[in-house]
Amino acid sequence: MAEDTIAAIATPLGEGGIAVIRVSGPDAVGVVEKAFRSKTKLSQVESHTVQYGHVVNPADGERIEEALVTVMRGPRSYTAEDVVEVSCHGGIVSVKKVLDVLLDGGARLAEPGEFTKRAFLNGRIDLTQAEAVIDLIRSKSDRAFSIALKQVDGALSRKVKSLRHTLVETMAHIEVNIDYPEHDVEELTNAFIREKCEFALGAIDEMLRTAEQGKLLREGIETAIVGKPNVGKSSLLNTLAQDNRAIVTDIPGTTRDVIEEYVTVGGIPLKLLDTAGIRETSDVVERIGVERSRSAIASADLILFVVNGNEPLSDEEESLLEELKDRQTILIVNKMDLATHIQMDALYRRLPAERIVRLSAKEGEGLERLEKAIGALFFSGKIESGDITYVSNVRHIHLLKKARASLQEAIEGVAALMPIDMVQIDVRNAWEHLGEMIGDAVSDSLIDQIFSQFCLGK
Ligand SMILES: Nc1nc2c(c(=O)[nH]1)N(C=O)[C@@H](CNc1ccc(C(=O)N[C@@H](CCC(=O)O)C(=O)O)cc1)CN2
Ligand SMILES: Nc1nc2c(ncn2[C@@H]2O[C@H](COP(=O)(O)OP(=O)(O)OP(=O)(O)O)[C@@H](O)[C@H]2O)c(=O)[nH]1
Ligand SMILES: [Mg+2]
Repeated sequence: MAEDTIAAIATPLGEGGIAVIRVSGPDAVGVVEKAFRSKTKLSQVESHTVQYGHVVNPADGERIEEALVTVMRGPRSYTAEDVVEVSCHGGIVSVKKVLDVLLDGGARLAEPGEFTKRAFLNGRIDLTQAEAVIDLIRSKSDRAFSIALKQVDGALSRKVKSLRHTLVETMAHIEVNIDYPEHDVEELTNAFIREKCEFALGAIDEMLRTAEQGKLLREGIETAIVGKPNVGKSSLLNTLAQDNRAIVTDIPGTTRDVIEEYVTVGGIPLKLLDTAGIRETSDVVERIGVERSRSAIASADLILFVVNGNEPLSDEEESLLEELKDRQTILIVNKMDLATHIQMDALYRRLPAERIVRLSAKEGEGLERLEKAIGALFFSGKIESGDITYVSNVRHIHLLKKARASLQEAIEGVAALMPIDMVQIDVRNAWEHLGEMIGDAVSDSLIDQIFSQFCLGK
């Protein structure tokens, strides 16, 4: 347990209805009590109760703020230490004054993430849960949020712990064999190790399979809307965002720069990039825009190639289609509310039907077909929900791959009848890599690095 008591403003700085200052540590109650006047002294109140009162300057009793104070005694608290929260009126001056009086009273200003770090160091949560707290704060879609919430709740930890348990059993079995080496036991042991390692390997493979999807669901699929001018790219962005985010006019070359917007289409988060219409142009500004469209295409996970169904495909569009058809591209035949003058059958010969979507961005028609097409392209038609635990953190993916490689070596070692203590080393390595995921025996510098990504007061 930490010896000092920390304090920080836990809510965003600026004007707001209420602001919260959080204090944690062995002297949390004492520090706040010195500067708080209420009917019942804080040291006498029951845990998890709220008191009304005033924050005062302890030197002269002068009132600084009206506040509500919550006392949560450790170990049943966010940090597992005594935690006291002061809710005051949400203004910059008020919050600063209250924090100052608490710092004068013996608290130290917390570092970013220090509350959550203490929850980890005190064993209330493990590293995957702490990391999920950052994901929770940063999530930009419902889906990303619920993945993170599940991880905060310990779903991933439980999986990793159960795999480690399997490996510990395996190591125990090997240990017995090293101590009492008899031939018949050895054969049995080999079969046992093999089975356990293969089981663990399969489970890791399954977790890694969710990794790519997890990343997309968490960060959003980077989606470039491209096409020649005036086909309705900005209209599509606006329709999907349900907002007039981008300027729409009937003048070709309206959009000059890349416009970004986060949207959710059928539960899938997209980071949409509306781009300048691609064409040869002598306008300097527009030409830079076209270059940016090109680089958006290069880095996108998904390309929505928009054409106008009301006119035939131009030569430029023909060649763009050729260029994009081997990428993750969906061809959007827009303006279906108007007469069709594009050659649909020619398009169907060039792209599979599930990658061609007819819609009207203006009328908002056909959007559910786009949802389906995106779902099919990225999640084989179904986004798994419910039971599945998505692994989406690069640190976790890296460690799972290392654990996988060690298990592979153990299995090969068994097959090659390697000395059993050599196999033991591989199994132990796998166990250690998995341990690093949940924060068993990780270095202080890694811990500092992880928690420094947090906001102040978290
Ligand atoms: N005011 C306030 N709101 C908040 C938080 C907070 O710290 N303060 N949280 C923080 O980010 C989140 C809630 N997270 C929390 C997680 C665990 C505990 C806690 O006290 N856990 C105890 C169990 C308490 C009980 O069961 O009664 C424990 O695990 O022992 C508190 C908050 C979101 N809202
Ligand atoms: N009838 C019809 N008109 C549309 C549709 N979508 C867009 N438009 C019209 O087409 C014109 C161009 O739309 P924009 O969304 O600005 O096209 P853009 O592709 O972003 O054009 P640039 O930014 O110039 O590259 C506007 O007049 C829109 O109202 C549609 O589905 N049906
Ligand atoms: Mg536009």
